[in-house]
Amino acid sequence: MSTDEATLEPTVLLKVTGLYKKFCKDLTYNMYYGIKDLITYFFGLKPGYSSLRKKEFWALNDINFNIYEGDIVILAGVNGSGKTTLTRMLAGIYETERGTIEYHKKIKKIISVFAIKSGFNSILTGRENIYLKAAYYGMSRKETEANMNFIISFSEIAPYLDTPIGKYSSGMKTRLAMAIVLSIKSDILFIDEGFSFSDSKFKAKCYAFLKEEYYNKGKALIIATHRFEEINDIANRMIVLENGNIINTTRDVTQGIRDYLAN
Ligand SMILES: Nc1ncnc2c1ncn2[C@@H]1O[C@H](COP(=O)(O)OP(=O)(O)OP(=O)(O)O)[C@@H](O)[C@H]1O
Repeated sequence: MSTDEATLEPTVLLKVTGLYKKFCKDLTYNMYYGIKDLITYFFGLKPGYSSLRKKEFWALNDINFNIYEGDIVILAGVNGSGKTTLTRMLAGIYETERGTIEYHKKIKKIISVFAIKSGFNSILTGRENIYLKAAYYGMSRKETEANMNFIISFSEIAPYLDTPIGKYSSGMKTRLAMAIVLSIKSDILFIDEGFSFSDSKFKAKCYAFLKEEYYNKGKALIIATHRFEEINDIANRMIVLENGNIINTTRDVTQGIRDYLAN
């Protein structure tokens, strides 16, 4: 391969190697293992993560994949297949016990969105909630103020900005929440079953923005969803999970969705 060809390789933003996560199905056993593991840590040892104990199961079982610049990934799988667990591990919410998750050094900000409309306080106004929600995503007051015009104009809720959010319709809350998320310049954005759009014009605006921000600018967006028709137009990759295993990964998203729905 010539040097020119080599430079055409897209940069790996995220490399996942041999990732496992186990959970326990039984609360009593779970508490017992928790105490046992704590004692093990106390004596400076690490609990063994390579085998399953009674009532445990692999929620993620030897997961390996790369995320490249410009990837817009649908993370698919039936209920309980491991999408949320994987998203939480990638976002650093769950500790990595076995396997590695490596981010490229240019990755400075990662945002993970779980239940996009949660976290609003219904007695506070839209404007106050912008500060609240932005703080949840790690934004300072100054950064939020710098993004305020964008949030107001993107969400198109200016006339209601000083109205308590409890008076907003569900769609208005989605608009505001989405505008806050989109105002934050992250290098990788994870969305777990985030939103359902009732307004197709606003949906098209959001997807156009996501494509511009994450595909055209060489960042990455990973969306765990069951609503393929919503994201199909902008996604360029699909990863399918089943019982904690990756059973398909493809760049032919249309065919990937067809195969997924047929099986
Ligand atoms: N904290 C936990 N303790 C025990 N088991 C858990 C825990 N979190 C998830 N699980 C189990 O791990 C498996 C994977 O769950 P996960 O939430 O990742 O699935 P999912 O693909 O996101 O499902 P859905 O489409 O319903 O959101 C399921 O069997 C679930 O019951």
